[in-house]
Amino acid sequence: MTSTPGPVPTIDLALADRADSWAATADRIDGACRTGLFLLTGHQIPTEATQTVYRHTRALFEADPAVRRATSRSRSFLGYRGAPDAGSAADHKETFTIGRDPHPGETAGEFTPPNMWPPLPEFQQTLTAHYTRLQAVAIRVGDLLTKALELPPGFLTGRPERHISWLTAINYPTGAHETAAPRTRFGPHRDRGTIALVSATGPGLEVQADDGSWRPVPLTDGALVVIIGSMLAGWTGRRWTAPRHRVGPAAPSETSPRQSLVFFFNPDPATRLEPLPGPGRPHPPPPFGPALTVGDYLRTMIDGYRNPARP
Ligand SMILES: O=C(O)CCC(=O)C(=O)O
Ligand SMILES: [Fe+2]
Repeated sequence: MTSTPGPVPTIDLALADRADSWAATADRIDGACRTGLFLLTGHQIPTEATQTVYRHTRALFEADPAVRRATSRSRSFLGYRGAPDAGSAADHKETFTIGRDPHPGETAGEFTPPNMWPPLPEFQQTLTAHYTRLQAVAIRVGDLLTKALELPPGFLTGRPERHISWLTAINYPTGAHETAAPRTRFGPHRDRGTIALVSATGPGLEVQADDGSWRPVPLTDGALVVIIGSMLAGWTGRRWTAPRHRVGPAAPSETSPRQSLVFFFNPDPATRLEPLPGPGRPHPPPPFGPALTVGDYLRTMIDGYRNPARP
């Protein structure tokens, strides 16, 4: 179930948890998640920290191809994936993805393959630090969403040390790949996971309204965009929505590449996607239910990255 989005709602994380205003906040969060996308302020990630990450990812995207090949994700879904050849109909973007390392005593599993780091100064420390910052924000958002659904603490987020999240840096090149006709930079899709936290260096992100039109998501200073994914939407019995979104064509005035950082947050793979407890809740459609785990879902997602088909 979707409803036509009005202006994109904003949730202030610094104020969200206040007991005196919680009832109103829970309603706002629920309303925002029903359309599936909101801006998050008050997350306390300094703008300079994010800018530093962009400087390092820019260095990777501009590095000698041999540097990028060293982290090519042909062996894994982590690392670098290049833009398609000019003329291809696929999205003209390149990506670099990291995940978390296995904890001491935890065997490196299918969801925690080794990260691949380019030989660039301070790249690994910078990206790892940002992963840690975004993870902390994602856990707080996950806790808020759990509370807004009146679920027991941890129901949606599970054991924090077992979360499986990925941080993807995206570069949307300009110039060489531009053809006469402006083209969508990232085609229409729904995110498949739980929630994504997005920041970007420039405009372009758009969300689809019920009438099929595309609405720009405002780039408000320092705000993160929170996008609900299909896993969470299905788990809530579609009370919440995974919105279709895309990155539209670059404006002629945009002469430098657009970069974004997307943190895909997912709970413990052992978590069962069972119906949410409580009276009067919409029942999740099949295949959700005790037989489906977050891990099963992530496996399908990873196959989808290897072999993309847009929902
Ligand atoms: O680059 C962006 O702003 C959005 C990226 C996105 O939607 C995604 O990675 O799923
Ligand atoms: Fe997306």
